Amino acid sequence: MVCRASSSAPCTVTTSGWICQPWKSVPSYSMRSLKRGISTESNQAYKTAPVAMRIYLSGFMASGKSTVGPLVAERRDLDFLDLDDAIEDEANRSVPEIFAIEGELGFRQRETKALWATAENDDVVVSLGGGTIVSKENRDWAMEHGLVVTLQVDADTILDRVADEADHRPLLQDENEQPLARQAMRRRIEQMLSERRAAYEQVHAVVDADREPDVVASVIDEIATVWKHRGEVHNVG
Ligand SMILES: Nc1ncnc2c1ncn2[C@@H]1O[C@H](COP(=O)(O)OP(=O)(O)OP(=O)(O)O)[C@@H](O)[C@H]1O
Ligand SMILES: O=C(O)C1=C[C@@H](O)[C@@H](O)[C@H](O)C1
Ligand SMILES: [Mg+2]
Repeated sequence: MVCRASSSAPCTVTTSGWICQPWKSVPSYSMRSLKRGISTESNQAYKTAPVAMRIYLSGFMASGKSTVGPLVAERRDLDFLDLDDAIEDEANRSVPEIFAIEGELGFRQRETKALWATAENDDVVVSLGGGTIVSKENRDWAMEHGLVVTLQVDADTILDRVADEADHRPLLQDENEQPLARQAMRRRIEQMLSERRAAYEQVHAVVDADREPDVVASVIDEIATVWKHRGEVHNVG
């Protein structure tokens, strides 16, 4: 168990192996934006307002976001939304079709719009796409609107998990839209992981996701409880 928060940052490390981040990196106004229907800065309003619970699951392709998200939602009695599914529904096309027809840029624009739309629901677990929080703008937005947790897995685990599934992940395909061969796939995964690692780690918490989905969900549930409590303390203080 590692605590990566700087020594000056408040930090809670639980017994279940999650890594906490410097909570002070969340701007104080972020907590205000979590208040349902509150447009005033009155302290009294903060004390009585229900606290929103939006949980954003991030992490590399096949880290388990879509698998674990519904389990977290069930544990906390929250709605569930898969951002890739929402993008497909809105576009009426699959993710590979969007990449093929509109390019990655077109996909990223749709992704950002779909992310913003999640603010309409105060009580939701959102499984993000693997690249959603790579953009600093998306990452900052998500961190201001909810708890952002990265599911962390290594390249070997990713490789095993995507072995039969690369057909719906365009970034793991070759120029002919065929899944990369295993060695080329491994190189692509390692390269993308190294490019994205910093972004995946600059969130509220990073969880070891190379465990049973239900175990990963229970750790995230625990993090959400601590986070919610901190929000209340912050706002009544
Ligand atoms: N904790 C886990 N243990 C074992 N297998 C898992 C685990 N989590 C997910 N998987 C498997 O890995 C594959 C990818 O999982 P999933 O689709 O949930 O990943 P994802 O993070 O949503 O990926 P993407 O970013 O591409 O949407 C699936 O076959 C799923 O069953
Ligand atoms: O890692 C990524 O950039 C992606 C992951 C998937 O979830 C999809 O959002 C899409 O294939 C892009
Ligand atoms: Mg997914």
